[in-house]
Amino acid sequence: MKPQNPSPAALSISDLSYAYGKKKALDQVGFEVEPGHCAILLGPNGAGKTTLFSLITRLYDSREGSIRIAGFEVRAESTRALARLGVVFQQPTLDLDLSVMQNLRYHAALHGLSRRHAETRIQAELERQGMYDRRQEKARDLNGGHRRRVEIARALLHEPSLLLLDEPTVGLDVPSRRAIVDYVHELAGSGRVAVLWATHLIDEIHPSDRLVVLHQGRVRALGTVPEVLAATAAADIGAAFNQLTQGGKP
Ligand SMILES: Nc1ncnc2c1ncn2[C@@H]1O[C@H](COP(=O)(O)OP(=O)(O)OP(=O)(O)O)[C@@H](O)[C@H]1O
Repeated sequence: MKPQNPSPAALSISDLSYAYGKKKALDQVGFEVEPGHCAILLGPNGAGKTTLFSLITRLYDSREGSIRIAGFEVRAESTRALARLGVVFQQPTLDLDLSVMQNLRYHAALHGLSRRHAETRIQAELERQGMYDRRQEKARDLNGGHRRRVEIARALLHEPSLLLLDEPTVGLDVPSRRAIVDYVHELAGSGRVAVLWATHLIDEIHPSDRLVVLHQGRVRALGTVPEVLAATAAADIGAAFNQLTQGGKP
């Protein structure tokens, strides 16, 4: 028997298309991210990853297809859908002249958290990443990896169902990259939040991840790492990625 109220997918996308003028950037894209899963949106430059994120976050609008966050349709129920979403954009968005605390308080206020609740949430999220002792420092004085940690903490303050990260390790050194990759996987593994992580770097994939391979605006493969390997008969994920992203539109 089916459960009465199965929890909705953290993210559900169907038949989504988008074009810049005549240039089709997304073509009938569809996939789901279940609660507690970490999905890697893997695609080379120009695959459509940033366009997809812009549609999920409502920076862009498409009349073709549907996007649901925690069951809420982003066009029809945008306030409720966006309230369930946390985002780390590719370009850093901290105010460098404000302290870590001021950056986080401002964001918490935008999400309607009371001052007391905000302080509790800020402390919890900064402590998890070893950043609470740095809370009075200006964002400008933090290195790139630590700024990213603050952005991740900020994206989680309102306890979203879905965390989007658009190539969050670009420009970071190897230890900072590793810390962020491991932390975000730990977050998804703990069941606190579902993750959609856009990257073109295959070494950011963990064996337990779900893959969405995007190339030239179309989903070329979907599934767990073993499923994508089986579908492509490739020896490893690098070979599978090369096979799926070479050549033009089928
Ligand atoms: N503002 C725009 N006007 C016209 N074409 C665009 C625009 N933005 C993106 N494109 C095109 O749409 C396609 C998808 O681009 P998008 O930036 O979404 O890809 P991406 O996977 O995020 O790439 P990258 O990894 O380089 O950021 C590309 O062919 C790109 O050239």
